[in-house]
Amino acid sequence: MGQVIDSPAVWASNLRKRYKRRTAVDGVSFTVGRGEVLGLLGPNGAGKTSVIKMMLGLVRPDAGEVMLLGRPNTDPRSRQRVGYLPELFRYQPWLSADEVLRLHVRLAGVKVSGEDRRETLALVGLADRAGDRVGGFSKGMQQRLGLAVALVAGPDLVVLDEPTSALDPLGRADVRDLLLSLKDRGVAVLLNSHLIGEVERVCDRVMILDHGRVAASGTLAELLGRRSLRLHLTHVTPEAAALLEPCEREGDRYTIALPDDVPALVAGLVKLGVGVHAVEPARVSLEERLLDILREHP
Ligand SMILES: Nc1ncnc2c1ncn2[C@@H]1O[C@H](COP(=O)(O)OP(=O)(O)OP(=O)(O)O)[C@@H](O)[C@H]1O
Repeated sequence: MGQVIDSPAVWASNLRKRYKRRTAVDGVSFTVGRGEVLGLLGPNGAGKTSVIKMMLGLVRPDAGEVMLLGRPNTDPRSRQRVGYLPELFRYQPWLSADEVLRLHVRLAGVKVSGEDRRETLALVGLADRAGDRVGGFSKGMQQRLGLAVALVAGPDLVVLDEPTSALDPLGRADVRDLLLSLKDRGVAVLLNSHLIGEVERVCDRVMILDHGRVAASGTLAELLGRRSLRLHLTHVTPEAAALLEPCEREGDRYTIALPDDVPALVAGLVKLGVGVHAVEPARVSLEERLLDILREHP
C-alpha cells in the first residue's frame, strides 16, 4: 500500500516548541527502528510529553519534521498503524470496556473482530470486566484499558506515555512482559516512564531529555559503559596487586574492568596467597548514570 517497510518506525528531526516565553523542546532528533524499544527519560518538565505529542501530530511544532512508519506525520494515514496511550487518559465512564475499544477502532477506521477485542482485554488482565462500565474502574484498571486501546488494532508502533504510573507491581511486571512480546513481534515501542528499572529492563535504547534537549542517548551498553568486577580481598601482596591493575580501591574492596576469564584471575590471586572473600560482577545502574548525566548537563 505504498508504505515503506524498511523505513524506521519513527524519524524525528530537529523538533522545537515554545509555549509563550518558555522553550519546551529545543532541537530534538531521534529515530525508533522497527521492533525497537526506545525509552524516554528525564526530569519533570524536560519536554518528553511535548515530544510525543508533536511526534503524533497532536501539537504543532514550531520547527522540525516527523515521519511515522514511512509517512510524514501530517498525513492522517501515518497514524493508522500507531497505538497511543496518553499520559492523562479518561475514557467515557458510561461505556463498557468493550464499547470503549469498539469506539476507538471505529474512530481509527480499522476493522477489529469481537474475538480480537476480547483477546486484547485478556492481554491487559481485563478479560472478566469487558461488559463493566468504565466509570466503576479503578485507576489501574483504566490504565490497563488505555493499554488495550493502544494495542487493539495491532499497531506497528506503540507510544506509551507513563503506562504503568497507576499499576500495582504485578501489573507493572505484566506490562514489561507485554512490551517484550511486542518487541518479539517486531512492533516498535516508544516508552516514556519515570520507572528507570522498567526502562532498563525492556528498552534497547534510551534517550534522556533535559530542558528540552537531548542530554544523552544510546544503547544501554553505550550509556552504562563496560561492566566491572568488584572484589573483596585481603592479604594482597604487591605481586597480586599487579594482577588487579588498573583498579579502584577502597580499603579491602577493589573494582576492576570485567576480565575475560574471571576464574583464572581468582585462581591467580589465591595462588599468591590472597584471601578472596567476594567476587561480583557489577555495572553502574541506569539510575546512577541518569543522575550523573543530569548533573553534568548544562
Ligand atoms: N500546553 C502547554 N502550555 C504551556 N506550557 C506547556 C504546555 N505543555 C507543556 N508546557 C511546558 O513545556 C515544558 C515541558 O513539558 P512536558 O509536559 O513536555 O514535560 P515532561 O518531560 O513530559 O514532564 P513530566 O515528566 O512532568 O510529565 C514544561 O515547562 C511545561 O510547563
